[in-house]
Amino acid sequence: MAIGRVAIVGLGLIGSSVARAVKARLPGVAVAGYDASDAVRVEARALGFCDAVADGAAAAVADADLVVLAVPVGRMADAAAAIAPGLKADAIISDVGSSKAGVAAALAKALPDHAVIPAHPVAGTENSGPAAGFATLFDGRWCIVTPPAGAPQDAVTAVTSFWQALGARVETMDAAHHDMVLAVTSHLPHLIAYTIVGTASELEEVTESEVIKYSAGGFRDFTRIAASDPVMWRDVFLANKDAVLATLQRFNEDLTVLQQAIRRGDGARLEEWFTRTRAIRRSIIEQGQDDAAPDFGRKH
Ligand SMILES: NC(=O)C1=CN([C@@H]2O[C@H](COP(=O)(O)OP(=O)(O)OC[C@H]3O[C@@H](n4cnc5c(N)ncnc54)[C@H](O)[C@@H]3O)[C@@H](O)[C@H]2O)C=CC1
Ligand SMILES: O=C(O)C(=O)Cc1ccc(O)cc1
Repeated sequence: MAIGRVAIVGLGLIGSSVARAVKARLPGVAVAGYDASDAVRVEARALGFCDAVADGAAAAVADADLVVLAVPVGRMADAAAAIAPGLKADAIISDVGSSKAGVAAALAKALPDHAVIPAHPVAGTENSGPAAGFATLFDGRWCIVTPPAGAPQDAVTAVTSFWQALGARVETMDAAHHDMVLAVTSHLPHLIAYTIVGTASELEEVTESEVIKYSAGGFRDFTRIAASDPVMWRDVFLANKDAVLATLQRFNEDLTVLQQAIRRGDGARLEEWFTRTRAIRRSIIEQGQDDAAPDFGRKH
């Protein structure tokens, strides 16, 4: 199925990056956009990464072959309901949400007569809004496509080809499996960062120490993650509640093991643990998947 017109709903970091990447990589494809925020629509028009920015969701998706919903996961159902009256019968609907099972169910419910092929580009930064996006965001990064059972194969192929054209490597998996994997690799790390930065700032108030002023590199990395969008991450934790809570349970148990080793002076246990985690980091770098490249997230 050839995609000649794409509509993007939600023109923040990810929506605007998709639009920019389409313009850069698929120059023949027309891009229409819509955002619920008046200010974002004004900014998007000024930045010019869409061919047209509509004032309504249904108007934006008219004639689109592919619609990409790029709103917070808690807003996907509203966004799907708003585009429904404007969709072509054969339009494919996708999204970029960070959690998938709940979003897939909401989209299928709102758009029962359309091919809905959810996706998650595992690429982003701590920034948000239309000015934060950039065309190369998806280069060499994974995009996980989670087709529901019985999804039309031509629509799955179209979404896969779309993300590959934007530079991503595509993997297909079940939505529930996606949510378990991402709970470990993305959602829990964000929760830990939000926790540690909050704890450090409270400690600073209590002790009047200079925790933040003299923070070492590790803490600075956490502050970058903890600067991520509050609304987006509120929605991710509410949407992926079960997988996050299961992962958090395991994390708490492991933290208790380390706590015990420190209290007991069990240096061998600590060293063995840290040696294992160092090997994991090295194998990630060897596979060429080092997200901590020096300029990652600082391109704009
Ligand atoms: N920030 C990141 O690094 C990544 C985010 N994602 C996912 O991408 C989606 C978008 O996130 P960002 O672009 O980072 O957020 P953002 O905050 O930069 O942009 C979201 C935009 O959606 C708009 N919006 C909210 N409700 C709407 C509605 N009903 N209709 C139309 N527009 C609406 C907002 O006004 C805002 O401009 C989220 O689902 C998030 O989980 C996926 C990968 C990475
Ligand atoms: O900025 C970072 O380090 C990220 O982890 C970005 C990110 C945030 C959410 C996603 O669903 C995928 C990637």
